[in-house]
Amino acid sequence: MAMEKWAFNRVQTLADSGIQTVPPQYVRPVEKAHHDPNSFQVPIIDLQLPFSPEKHDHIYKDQYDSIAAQISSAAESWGFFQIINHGIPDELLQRLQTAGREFFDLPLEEKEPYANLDGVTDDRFEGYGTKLKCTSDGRQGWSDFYFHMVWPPSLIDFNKWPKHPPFYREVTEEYGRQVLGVVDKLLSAFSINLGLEESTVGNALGGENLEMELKINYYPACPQPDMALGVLPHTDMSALTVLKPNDVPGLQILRDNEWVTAKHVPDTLIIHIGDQLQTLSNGRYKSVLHRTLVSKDKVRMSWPVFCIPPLDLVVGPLKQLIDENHPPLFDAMTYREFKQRKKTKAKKQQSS
Ligand SMILES: O=C(O)CCC(=O)C(=O)O
Ligand SMILES: [Fe+2]
Repeated sequence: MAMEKWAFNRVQTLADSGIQTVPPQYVRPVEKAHHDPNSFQVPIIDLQLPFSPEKHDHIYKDQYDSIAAQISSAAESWGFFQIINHGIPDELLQRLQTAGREFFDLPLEEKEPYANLDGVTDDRFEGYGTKLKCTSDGRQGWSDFYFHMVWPPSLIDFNKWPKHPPFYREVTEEYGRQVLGVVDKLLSAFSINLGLEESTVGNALGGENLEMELKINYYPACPQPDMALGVLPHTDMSALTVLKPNDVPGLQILRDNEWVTAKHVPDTLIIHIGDQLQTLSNGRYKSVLHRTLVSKDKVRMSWPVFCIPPLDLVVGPLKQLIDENHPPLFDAMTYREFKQRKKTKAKKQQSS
């Protein structure tokens, strides 16, 4: 029966079955004890002040420069920071989370029609799913997900968005628009700090054709949380990722060779530098290695928005940053090729 075919593919189904031990494919390698989550504070940057330097007078210019410098320094030393006063209304963030949660709370047979087949090498990977065989030895993360485009409108296929709850579309479209505003500000700040025209980094990512994909991660409660991981260690292929987690901590980044947990700070959005920005900045900004922990009795969820260049745009180190003393550290290639290479590399690691 179809139900049975689905039944063990979803981590949520496995968790709901009441198992008390984690099956072997979810067990992570033994490692040192974790850092105390309370001792780790990710840089928090306040975006309250007016942002575009040319639109404001000198008073704002100084404040702008100071915020832009904070953003850049966090991107250089951490590859990771949080922003407050980002301008996205709290009510919208709450509704976004309610919408995602209501979808995942649906019975399996209402979610499976949106399934995306794992392993399909489509250019665009949209729908409901579970990542299978993440590592060479077939290890898996304790999570299910939903993926779909949120920008630009011309690339959105609403048939691939959840139709339940009914307010999902309105809330998520609005969230996409608002995230784009925040991303514009951040990309301008990176340009200025690299000593370039405000629009340079944004243009190098496609300008008006910059794309955004939303992922919803669903990490069920896990009977043996210390043995599993939600998502396994990775860097994001995006240029920039804007992430809203629910209030269950779990995101970790690798810093000085140690996995450290980001303390949950309400009302912030988390920003990750991804591989494309690392390439564009010729390594000045760091694409940060990260992973997630799971909880014994709480569902963790997160909503990353991946900002990516169009598939056929060539991304390489910005030529303004290259000279005799600063040779290019990364190859230029289309985003499509970058994705294929990264996947092939992961597969080779699987088979070796
Ligand atoms: O859930 C999180 O906090 C991070 C998720 C993540 O890294 C990803 O989906 O790429
Ligand atoms: Fe990630």
